[in-house]
Amino acid sequence: MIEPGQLVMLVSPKGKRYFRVLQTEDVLNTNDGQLQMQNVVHQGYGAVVHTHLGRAYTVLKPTLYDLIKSVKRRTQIIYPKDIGYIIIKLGIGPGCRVIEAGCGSGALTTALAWFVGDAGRVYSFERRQEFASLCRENLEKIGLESRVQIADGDIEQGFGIEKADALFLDVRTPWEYLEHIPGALIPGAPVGFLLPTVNQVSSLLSAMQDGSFSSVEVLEILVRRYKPVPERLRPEDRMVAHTGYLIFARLGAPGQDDTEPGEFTFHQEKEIC
Ligand SMILES: C[S@@+](CC[C@H](N)C(=O)[O-])C[C@H]1O[C@@H](n2cnc3c(N)ncnc32)[C@H](O)[C@@H]1O
Repeated sequence: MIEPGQLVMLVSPKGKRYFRVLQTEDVLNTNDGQLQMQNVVHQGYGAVVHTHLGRAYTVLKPTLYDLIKSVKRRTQIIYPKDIGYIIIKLGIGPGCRVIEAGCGSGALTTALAWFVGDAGRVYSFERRQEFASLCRENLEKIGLESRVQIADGDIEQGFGIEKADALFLDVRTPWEYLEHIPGALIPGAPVGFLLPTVNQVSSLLSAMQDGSFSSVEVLEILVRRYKPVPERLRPEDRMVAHTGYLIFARLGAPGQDDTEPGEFTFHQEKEIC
């Protein structure tokens, strides 16, 4: 038995995934025929339910990874491997107020909304109306839209928000908007950026040398998948070699280090990952 209102993932015989916020009276129209949600409610997670044409669908509780993979995309999205680290570095959790731009298709927005919970808030900015609408649709499909406030607008005018807990920018020229960050966040808040090329990272680092940021970190995350064959365990032939560079820092945080303005503290701590 699954409580109505819960999000379920229905997997077709060919692996196609459908996401639904369960309503007992609903009917899902698929290429394999109609699925009565009433059956899904009664059968529960892990069960197999059948369409009126007799095709078997598996009922699963979706993970955040499933949701991000299913985001309908018309922009480049941030990958789960990067999102995981972003969430940890920005300290996103229940009750957080977090700012992001641009929301694009909404992959990162989905994760932020998932983690801030009902008590938190995601303030997403997107200058292209069609992407703002797409992001909204993607969130509505999985029932997370009430946690996100999407502004169809350019961040060149600032964020219009005060005392947020964290900020992430996934825009081409983030250095143009740094001046708006201090007024939008609590002192010492964590901030992050994703950029695809080293040239952009250099431009951002140069702009960050005004003393407003500390504890700057630049990294990239590589995931190497293995073929899960016990007797011939070896890496996949191909891998995603590059998605983007991640840049993290703390806003201001005076007194945390003895860094001269224009010079960053690079932590020499033993690596833990
Ligand atoms: C790569 S996409 C973001 C993808 C998104 N983070 C995700 O995970 O799905 C970059 C987006 O930033 C938007 N953008 C770029 N500059 C902007 C600005 N100054 N203000 C608001 N949005 C901006 C673009 O329109 C684009 O949709």
